[in-house]
Amino acid sequence: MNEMEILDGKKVASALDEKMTDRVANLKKQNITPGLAVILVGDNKASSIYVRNKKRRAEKLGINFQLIHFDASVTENELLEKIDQLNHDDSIDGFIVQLPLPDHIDEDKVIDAIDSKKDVDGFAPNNVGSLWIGEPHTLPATASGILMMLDFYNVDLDGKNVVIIGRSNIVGKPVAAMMLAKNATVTITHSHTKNLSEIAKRADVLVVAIGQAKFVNKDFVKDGAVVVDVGMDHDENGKLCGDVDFDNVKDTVSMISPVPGGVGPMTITALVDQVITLAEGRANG
Ligand SMILES: Nc1nc2c(c(=O)[nH]1)N[C@@H](CN(C=O)c1ccc(C(=O)N[C@@H](CCC(=O)O)C(=O)O)cc1)CN2
Repeated sequence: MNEMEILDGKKVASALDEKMTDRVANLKKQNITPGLAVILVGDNKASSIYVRNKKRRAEKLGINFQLIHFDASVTENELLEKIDQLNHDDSIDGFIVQLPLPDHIDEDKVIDAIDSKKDVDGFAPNNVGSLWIGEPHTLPATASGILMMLDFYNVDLDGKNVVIIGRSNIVGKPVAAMMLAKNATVTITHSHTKNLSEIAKRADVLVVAIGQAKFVNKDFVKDGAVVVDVGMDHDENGKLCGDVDFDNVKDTVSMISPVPGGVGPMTITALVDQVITLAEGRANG
């Protein structure tokens, strides 16, 4: 049996908070306060909680936080107008539109309208392209948070076999690009992949982001593998769980991120880190 280590996102987040607080203090000495805005549309309960957590975290670090909260009935044009204002607001280093959006709003159009220089979600096509050519400007927060967490635990990706289950623009694809840049050998798998468990079982590092509760069990996991669970699902009792059956794989893995308390807290860390980096860019002209 392996000695298993938990990839503790809360612990990493609070360790990194110290450094970020210092960076903000340095900026303030130069009369620069990092600014983050979040556009929230409607009253989706989970989104409201995530935005509240972003606000708390940003303010704790000394970042100026602006919440723009629209009713669910906001028109696409009203939203685009607000985005245009934020694109031109010099006090805002970066902003995001909290997803999901109501059905009557075209998500792609909204993301396209965000100035890629201020796109701290890293979702704008320019930023996606820059990431894939190895010259990233901003990075999707969840993917970036995963790499920050692996780095904290000294997981070296160079030459490792990484298998990613899930090909979303928010997680699977950016994680692949970022791990490729760290010289990993990356395989992206998805719902049409044949012999999925066989491929997953070759992974030194397995990243699971498919949105199906407890989908991955020990048939998918090589002995000693590092498993990163990006799922946010609910089990048969309505309890929050991940895409990985934690209890089933815990004696097989060398490291695993739990849900909750793994990747989730790192998402906000990566977002605020990126806002501070943009403000540092502003300070350096
Ligand atoms: N514009 C964006 N919208 C959304 C993103 C995003 O990165 N950009 N990601 C998700 C939501 N999200 C941040 O926005 C997020 C999700 C989960 C967590 C988190 O800390 N999860 C906890 C569990 C929380 C719970 O108990 O419900 C954990 O895993 O420990 C943070 C941020 C969709 N929208």
